[in-house]
Amino acid sequence: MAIKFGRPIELREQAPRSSVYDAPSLGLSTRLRRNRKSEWARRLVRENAVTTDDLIWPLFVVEGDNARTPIASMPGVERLTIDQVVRDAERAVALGIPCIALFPYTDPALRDETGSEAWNGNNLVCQSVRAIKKEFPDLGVLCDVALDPYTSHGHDGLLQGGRILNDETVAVLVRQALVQAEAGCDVIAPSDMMDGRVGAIREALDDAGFGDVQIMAYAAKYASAFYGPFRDAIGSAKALNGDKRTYQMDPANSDEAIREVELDLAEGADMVMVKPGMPYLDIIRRVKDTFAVPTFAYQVSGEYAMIMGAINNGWLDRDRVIMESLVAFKRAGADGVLTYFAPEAAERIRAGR
Ligand SMILES: NCc1[nH]cc(CCC(=O)O)c1CC(=O)O
Ligand SMILES: [Mg+2]
Repeated sequence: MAIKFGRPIELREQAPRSSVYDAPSLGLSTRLRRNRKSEWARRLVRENAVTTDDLIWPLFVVEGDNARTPIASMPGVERLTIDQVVRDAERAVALGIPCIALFPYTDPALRDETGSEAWNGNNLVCQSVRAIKKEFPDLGVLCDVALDPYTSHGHDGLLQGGRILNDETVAVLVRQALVQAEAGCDVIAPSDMMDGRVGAIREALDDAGFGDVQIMAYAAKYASAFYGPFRDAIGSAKALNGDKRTYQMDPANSDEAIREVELDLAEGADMVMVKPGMPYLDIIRRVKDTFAVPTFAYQVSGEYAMIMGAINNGWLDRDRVIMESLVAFKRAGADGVLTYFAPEAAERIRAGR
């Protein structure tokens, strides 16, 4: 016999006549719940979907051979040696992910005051691009342009007397972009937030015969605490002196994001990005509504870490929270998302879950 609260269910009294279940109908003509009554009906009225075409997968590269090193603050993400990054590129191709993004963990011995390894045409990123393009020429490869993986001080630009120089930094970012294009990179993504860098890079690419290399500008990039795990991944967290608030945007600003995007588009950006993602969905929506250009969100390392930390503690349901976090970007107006969840998302989309 079924027991609840110590009494056999069969012996519990019937609900009294005027029970809570007897309220009169509200006589509503419109009931939004009708369209939610079953899975097929929900599918029919669903407004947004994440598809594999929307995904860009960021990968971390490190010197060495046949090694994958876990990154503690990004559970499930690893630093990969070049041979292994090629294997993940193969996985991207197999899953139908259109594009990957490369970030280097530079040997500390190669980091210096000016970040000169950034424009070494044989640096880790350039070697990786060549190795990937050799095996998978049709996979999109995006390269970040900024000095932070290469500088001893961890900043994205040249530092002098405690200031980050703008125009001098742009001149070296141009050199960085050119070696990446030379290596075969398809999309140059300046993430440094110097003024005028998109125009300078566009002009240099065109002059060097790289007219087809696209630019995805990290246009509205905020000085965010959500980049912490990324800085662990590329080894710039300990190195970083101070913060990036003299070049990355103030998280309190919204109109300024419109000005940033407007300038980058005027300078020749093919696509723009808002970063971080989830705390800045309002910015994605404003950018998309204002400019109607290809707009991307970066679901950054801290967002990934937050979600994975909660999943691994059993506090959030992995089977639901990852895709919910991604469809939010589509709902906000993004055309695509850079996300460390890209392979899992692609697998889930393929399996229909
Ligand atoms: N300029 C470097 C760069 N490119 C992408 C990220 C962050 C990505 C992430 O957190 O996942 C950063 C970090 C930063 O600006 O400090
Ligand atoms: Mg700008």
